[in-house]
Amino acid sequence: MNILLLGYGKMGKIIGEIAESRGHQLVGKINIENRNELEKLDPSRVDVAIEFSQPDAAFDNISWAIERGIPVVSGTTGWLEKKPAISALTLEKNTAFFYASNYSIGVNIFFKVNKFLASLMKDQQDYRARMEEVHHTEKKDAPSGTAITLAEGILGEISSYKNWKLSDGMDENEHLLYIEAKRIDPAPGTHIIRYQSEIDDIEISHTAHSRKGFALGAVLVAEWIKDKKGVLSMDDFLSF
Ligand SMILES: NC(=O)C1=CN([C@@H]2O[C@H](COP(=O)(O)OP(=O)(O)OC[C@H]3O[C@@H](n4cnc5c(N)ncnc54)[C@H](OP(=O)(O)O)[C@@H]3O)[C@@H](O)[C@H]2O)C=CC1
Ligand SMILES: O=C(O)C1=N[C@H](C(=O)O)C[C@H](O)C1
Repeated sequence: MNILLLGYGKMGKIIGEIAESRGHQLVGKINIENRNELEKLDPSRVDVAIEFSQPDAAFDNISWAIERGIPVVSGTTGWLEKKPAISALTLEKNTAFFYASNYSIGVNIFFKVNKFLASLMKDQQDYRARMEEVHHTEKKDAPSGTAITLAEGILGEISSYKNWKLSDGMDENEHLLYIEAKRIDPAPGTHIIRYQSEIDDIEISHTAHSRKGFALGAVLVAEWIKDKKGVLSMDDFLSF
């Protein structure tokens, strides 16, 4: 399969290595400096674009590929207010767009555990939930996309929380689910959910030991999406 990497930073490089080790060819490794290489690229040579860039670049990168009928697997976080426009463009161009805030299989299991725990906690009014995420200091967005997905999972189960909010240290509103974002090198990504009461605490966590799980998941999805159409997510890809 011919893969175009849109974004060739920490994630793009590992994705490229894994893709090549699985027999795929990289037809472009695009970052800010060499973006003009896209003008010379023949879109018909690209089977799938894998996009891991940065929040303010994701929309243009994804649009560029979808406009040309290239299926896109995107993992960039912090740009999702523009996803409806990408979904509409995907359907108009009859191609495929796949988005996940986290491609690791372990995190996607954790998403399910999170929802199940939240469903058990929904009537337990003595407990307050809060979340902590820890990432490396180069991360541009906070909270992480994964933390937002986890928060949405909790909000979907526990109606007393009306929204999530990045912690400001005060965290006074009992109707808000607070997320504390810590930036400590070299953390690839840790997410902790705590339900705390006067009597006890319940805690679940996921800790990535490296970026390999995110990158492998993105390549597996790229292999799967190649001949598909429409706007797809991990719920379509995973069998659990
Ligand atoms: N969904 C998931 O599973 C995961 C998602 N992520 C997300 O992926 C994104 C990338 O993470 P990471 O690789 O660590 O970040 P890096 O900062 O290491 O890499 C980002 C890359 O994007 C490039 N870039 C910036 N602007 C453009 C542009 N206009 N066109 C093309 N490339 C561009 C940068 O180029 P230059 O070097 O020239 O600045 C850089 O090479 C983040 O949003 C992160 O949150 C990360 C891990 C897992
Ligand atoms: O920027 C990162 O590094 C990561 N970003 C994703 C996110 O925002 O959730 C996924 C992972 O946690 C690593």
